Amino acid sequence: MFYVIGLGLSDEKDITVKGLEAVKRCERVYLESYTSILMVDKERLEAFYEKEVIIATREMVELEADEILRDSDKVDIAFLVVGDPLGATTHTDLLLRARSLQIPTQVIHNASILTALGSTGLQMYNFGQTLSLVFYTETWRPDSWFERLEENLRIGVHTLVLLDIKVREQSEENMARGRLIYEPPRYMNPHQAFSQILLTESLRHPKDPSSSSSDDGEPQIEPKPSLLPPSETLAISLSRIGTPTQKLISGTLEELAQLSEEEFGDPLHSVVIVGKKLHPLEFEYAGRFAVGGEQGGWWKVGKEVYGVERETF
Ligand SMILES: C[S@@+](CC[C@H](N)C(=O)[O-])C[C@H]1O[C@@H](n2cnc3c(N)ncnc32)[C@H](O)[C@@H]1O
Repeated sequence: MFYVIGLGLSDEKDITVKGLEAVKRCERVYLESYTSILMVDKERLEAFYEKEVIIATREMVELEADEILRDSDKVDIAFLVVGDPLGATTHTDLLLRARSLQIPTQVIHNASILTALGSTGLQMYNFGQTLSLVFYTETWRPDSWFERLEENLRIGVHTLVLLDIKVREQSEENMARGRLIYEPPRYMNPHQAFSQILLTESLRHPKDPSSSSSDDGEPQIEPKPSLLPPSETLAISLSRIGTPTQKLISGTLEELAQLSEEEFGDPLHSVVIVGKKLHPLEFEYAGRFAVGGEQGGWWKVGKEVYGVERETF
């Protein structure tokens, strides 16, 4: 049997009983190591499972899938994935490949960032399309996510933004010289995410429209108003959700963009942009972790721009 097993979000003990029983039976155990991370290292997992754990890099999964699947028609093999194995991560290709080889497969689910985002107090069924934000560079700023964010904002739903993870990255020089030397892993911090979001918003909706106007006598097209004005848009940062150091911070985009990397702390992080269909219960719950407390922009903008009244208990 080829098992694809979710590990949950925090440490070695978040695996389900069913998942652990399967791992104990397995001859080889792979840990997918490039789409998410646990808060503990491989040695902690090995001690808990009493088994060797083989790190599966992206190259291994993409180029050596047959080696991962080897013999799984005769013995049990496990492929471990942080979070839920089919949540915001696509390992369906591996499952399809196994099935094409007549290998029996079983998926054992677990908690995912897609469900744990309920800890914001926002209702899962009020979310729209999920987005991924990649690290911008001086010359590469892919921003097609902005249109999907605007689609969500237009219909008033919330948006989960997943933040880039870079592991086994090579510097340009090492790549050019063919040296297999990798840079330390990088995980995007909400500080960088908010500044990238504000940068793209300001490029798409310049404050001074004359800066983008032409003087060729052509009639000017009135620029569309921004759906994401930083001082009037609510957002939430989600750090290390499901772990003992979990931290959430809510506020306006402008307020959150002013916080330092250290305020958010260690990875992993995600960000939520709050849609206008904000329910009073959602407003009240997420306000518990508002930057600036009762005087923070969360409450003012919620009331004046989102038109939500506070829920009293
Ligand atoms: C590609 S998704 C993988 C999701 C995983 N399979 C799951 O089901 O949770 C990885 C991204 O989810 C977000 N993420 C995962 N775990 C998180 C956590 N505990 N707290 C905050 N964000 C998290 C981060 O933005 C990270 O870059």
